[in-house]
Amino acid sequence: MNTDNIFNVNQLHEGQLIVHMEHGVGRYDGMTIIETRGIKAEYVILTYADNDKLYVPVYSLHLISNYDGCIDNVPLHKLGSDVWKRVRKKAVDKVRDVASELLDIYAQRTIKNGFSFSYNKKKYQLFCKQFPFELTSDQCKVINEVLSDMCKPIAMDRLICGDVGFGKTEIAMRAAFLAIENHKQVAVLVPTTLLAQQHFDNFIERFANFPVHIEMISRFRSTKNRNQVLDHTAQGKVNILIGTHILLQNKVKWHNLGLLILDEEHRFGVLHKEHIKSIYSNIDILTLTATPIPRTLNMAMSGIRNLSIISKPPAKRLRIKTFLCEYNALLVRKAILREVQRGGQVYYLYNNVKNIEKTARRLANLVPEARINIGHGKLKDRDLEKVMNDFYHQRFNVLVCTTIIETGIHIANANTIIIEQANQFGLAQLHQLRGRVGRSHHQAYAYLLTSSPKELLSNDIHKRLEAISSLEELGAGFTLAKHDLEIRGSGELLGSNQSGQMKTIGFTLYTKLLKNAIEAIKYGSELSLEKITSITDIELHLPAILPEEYIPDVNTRLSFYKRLASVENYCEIEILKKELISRFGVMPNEAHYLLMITVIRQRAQNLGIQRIEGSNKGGAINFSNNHYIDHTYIINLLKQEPKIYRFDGQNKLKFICDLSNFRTRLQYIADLLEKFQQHTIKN
Ligand SMILES: Nc1ncnc2c1ncn2[C@@H]1O[C@H](COP(=O)(O)OP(=O)(O)OP(=O)(O)O)[C@@H](O)[C@H]1O
Repeated sequence: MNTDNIFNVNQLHEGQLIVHMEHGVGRYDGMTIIETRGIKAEYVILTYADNDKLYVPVYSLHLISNYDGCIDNVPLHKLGSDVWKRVRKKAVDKVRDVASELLDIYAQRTIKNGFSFSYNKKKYQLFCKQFPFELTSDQCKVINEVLSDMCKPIAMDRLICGDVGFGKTEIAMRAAFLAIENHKQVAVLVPTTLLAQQHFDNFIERFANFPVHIEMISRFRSTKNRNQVLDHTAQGKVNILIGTHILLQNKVKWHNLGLLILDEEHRFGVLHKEHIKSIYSNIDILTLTATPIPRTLNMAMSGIRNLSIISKPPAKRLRIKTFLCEYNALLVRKAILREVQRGGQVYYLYNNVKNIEKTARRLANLVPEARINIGHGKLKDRDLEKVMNDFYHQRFNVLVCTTIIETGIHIANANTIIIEQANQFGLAQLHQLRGRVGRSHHQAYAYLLTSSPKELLSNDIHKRLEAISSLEELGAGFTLAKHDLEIRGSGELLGSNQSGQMKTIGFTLYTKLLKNAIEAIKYGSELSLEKITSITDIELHLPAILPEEYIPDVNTRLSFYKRLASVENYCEIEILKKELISRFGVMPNEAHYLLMITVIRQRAQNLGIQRIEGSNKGGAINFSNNHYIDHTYIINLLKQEPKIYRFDGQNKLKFICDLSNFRTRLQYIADLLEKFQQHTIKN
């Protein structure tokens, strides 16, 4: 998964903090074009301590990333000082430890053989036909990934990231069906009683035409009922058991558990998750989340955990219109009236149980046309269950509630949510709350209210609320996870001692180093910073740039430069070329040269070439000590063409020929690299 898409550098604004792999934390101050001996080149300007400037050539943008370390007023590093190198070294040492820890977890699960499920296509198709909607392409893809994991003899540990309302539940249903078909029991673990009740209703409805015994245990059920359910579960009479943290208690015994579905993972603590891993270490685990926490994202991005993404909403889904403003009675009345008059329902979120009755009365006076009721976690179990049931069956249309509705609650007819004191909530929480509406094809509305302008103006709160109201587009869960990280602190990455490192070098760079560390350990080599930072230096004395006349917007140019600097193969360059042509038309020569140099750099890097020079009368190639080109081939080249090639010292091959035409110069070097490519000694 290309993490740049999530934390890419092209969403930069001047003054934003950047971290450069070699020089540390600086400030992005735009881009500039510098002309040297008639040749234009574009640079990113970074400002460091004492207002020192660093001009980063656009082909080295893979060395810079957002600084999202979440330390306010972090000092800029001083160019040339070794402070950054010490900080980076400490982080790299820690990253190595974390990488081996992650790989241990991964290895343990890989070693522990899991059950290999087999599926009866006819019965499975029968189950699929009962789904009332057409699956989105993402849902199809993710379902196939899950089923294929379950059919492997390795314990599945897959994370499904899909924004609120994007249809994650159906994926869980199909996985559950396959497990039951294989005579395995299914545990569905959810964070709240309401969600347990909702999942219970959903599963009962979804499996109505199949002989499946489904039960739920939560505080909504009597002790007698709970004990009876646990007995039946231990005897294997229950196929699917849905519950809250109660499922993690030792008194829960299974006859033949095969699949654990963990819904809204971000609502469980680290201890819960470690406990789950210790109890269920070799069964298949399917985790669903809408707002992945950094640790989850991190594990997935470093390849430790299989990740599936549902990035597209179901058809006809409209983005939720979000309004951020001060509390205003008239606005509240209008919002509620509009919803109830179109036959819809409203969540009115007031997260203070002590005064919630008073608030409900205030609303009843404000909107006498509405039928209002109250729901919160302090109600007696059966009262809360009745309130939610009545709301679901539209016996009233305004639910004044606390955050108990936060995760997963699905009432398709509720399409307005009004949140008082919105400034009290985190981003992920606001996103989850907002996701309670707009779960069908109706236009939904979210009002984030604060009680006074001062709250609205406080920097952190304002950023948070701005982030959520600006991110109306569907699928914003990932972005918010990052915003939450930036605004509310480094969060739990891999335990508190790691978040310290993340703060000093930034989450993006930390993740990049971690990914490299894991690759290195997997392939038995060392995490080498040299490998990450080294880049073949190419000086061909020709213009390689995206001219302003071609792409006027500086951020768009930056985005393309960054993507070019991060390409990993020739196909990616071709894709970028097609995108440039389709968006901006025929490429000018300078852009052609830029792409050709990128190809040359990519090839040279893979061959272990340190530097390539080219000019009107020829050029030179500097090999690194451990380059991959067959020495015999190079010697033969010198023998066959003594007028063109000669060695200049131990590692420098010079070539003399007429390269005054830019295209000829580029093609000559590309051809020479192609010949080297055919004569490598890579083992
Ligand atoms: N392909 C689809 N087309 C139309 N509607 C769908 C589709 N898939 C699911 N839905 C419906 O969308 C609504 C939300 O689905 P679901 O509850 O699975 O979302 P979710 O991803 O679990 O959301 P949350 O993260 O809030 O729990 C449900 O009514 C579901 O039936």
